Amino acid sequence: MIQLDDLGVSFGKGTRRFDAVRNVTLDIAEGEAFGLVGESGSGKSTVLNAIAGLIGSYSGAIRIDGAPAGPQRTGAQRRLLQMVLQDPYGSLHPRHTIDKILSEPLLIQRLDGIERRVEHALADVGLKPEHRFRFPHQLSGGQRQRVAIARAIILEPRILLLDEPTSALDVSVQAEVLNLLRRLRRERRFTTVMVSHNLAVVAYMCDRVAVMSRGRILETGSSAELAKGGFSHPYSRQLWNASSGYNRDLLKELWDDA
Ligand SMILES: Nc1ncnc2c1ncn2[C@@H]1O[C@H](COP(=O)(O)OP(=O)(O)OP(=O)(O)O)[C@@H](O)[C@H]1O
Repeated sequence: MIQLDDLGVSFGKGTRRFDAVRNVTLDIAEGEAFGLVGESGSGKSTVLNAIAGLIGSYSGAIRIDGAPAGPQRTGAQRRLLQMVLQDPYGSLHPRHTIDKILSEPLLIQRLDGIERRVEHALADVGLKPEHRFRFPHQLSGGQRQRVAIARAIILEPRILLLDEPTSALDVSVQAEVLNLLRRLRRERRFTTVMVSHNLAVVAYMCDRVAVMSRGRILETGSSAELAKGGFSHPYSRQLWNASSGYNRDLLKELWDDA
């Protein structure tokens, strides 16, 4: 269970200080898929980073399973929570092979059976054994994002944080990677919190959605409500309508693929 209680995050000092996140209160249940949607700069990634323990100074409370979260988390607690970012190229070491990229977190956590775990993780995300000794630049964008997902799940986390995990990919590749994430979630039953500006992606991937604007949550509801146009705030409807053409294309790809 992830609980945010009146979370606030500010950046800058003095007259340059501004509130990136204000009064965010949320309960995300064990096993739930939760989505945060909003335009660029609305504060979605800051909320995700705060849950990940990457924000040193905040007001309010962040609890995971009742325990305070933040930079003071232990290594074991950090292992339970993994993150996948938008740009797999930036987050994968360019001079490390895929084998090294996947082995490293296991070595840091002093886990045994590294060979077997790497093999399983590659197969789980649909990569072939021959990809194992390549470098990131020798893979396609979709394959690189599969490596980033493998690196996150290899530690068997209970919570997966996804920050725009497919927005750097072509539409057809997005569909493949989103379906992969859905399958993994079904099989492994982890809790996911996903950030996206794309309402189609969030409606497809998540059980429940919060719409953010200027650092605040405007409203929260189920994805089914969102897809039916059931959100009441004009800003939510505007977001939905603005991307509906793109949504239709992406949703078609997704359902064709599922
Ligand atoms: N480390 C930081 N220092 C200063 N300002 C920051 C920092 N991180 C985020 N911000 C600012 O906080 C605001 C919210 O940023 P955030 O990344 O959370 O938005 P977002 O909704 O995820 O946007 P995007 O979709 O573009 O990533 C923005 O105005 C951003 O410039």
